[in-house]
Amino acid sequence: MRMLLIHSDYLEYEVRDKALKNPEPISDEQRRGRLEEVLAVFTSVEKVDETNPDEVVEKAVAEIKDVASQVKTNRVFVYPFAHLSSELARPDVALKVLQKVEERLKEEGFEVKRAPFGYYKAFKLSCKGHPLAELSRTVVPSGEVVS
Ligand SMILES: NCC(=O)N[C@H]1[C@@H](O)[C@H](n2cnc3c(N)ncnc32)O[C@@H]1CO
Repeated sequence: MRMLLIHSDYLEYEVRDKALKNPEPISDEQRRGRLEEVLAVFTSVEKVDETNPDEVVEKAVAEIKDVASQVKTNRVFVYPFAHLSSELARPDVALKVLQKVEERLKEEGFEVKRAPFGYYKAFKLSCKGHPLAELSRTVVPSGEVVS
């Protein structure tokens, strides 16, 4: 899993067209979303993650918690983003991984939104620009190598 973490004044999105034949079913309310003072986590779930999705969820949550504590925010925006890797996991696996990351972050006490999966989306982002505002992290199941 590859993550681009952007500490932001805000992130907002609006769903546009389907990007998959069967995108995640969403309510009208989920067609738009916005969070302020947020750690935006743009995430590509990778083929290698399919060998142990549960483990890669825990590793990703640990990394997000670490960065969130460094930038002093309790809000996280999980954003599916298929552009950080050339070896993507199947959509059904990727969606489950991202849903689990959202669930685990909430269990850890974070305020979390997750952008809808399988759509093209317009988005606006205001990066704060401090030294820790733009970070990337890669996590893989144990025993796997980062390509
Ligand atoms: N910017 C728009 C977009 O990325 N749309 C992506 C994601 O929402 C989602 N998606 C599919 N596979 C994956 C994956 N392995 N990891 C993350 N998201 C995925 O499906 C869309 C088409 O690839």
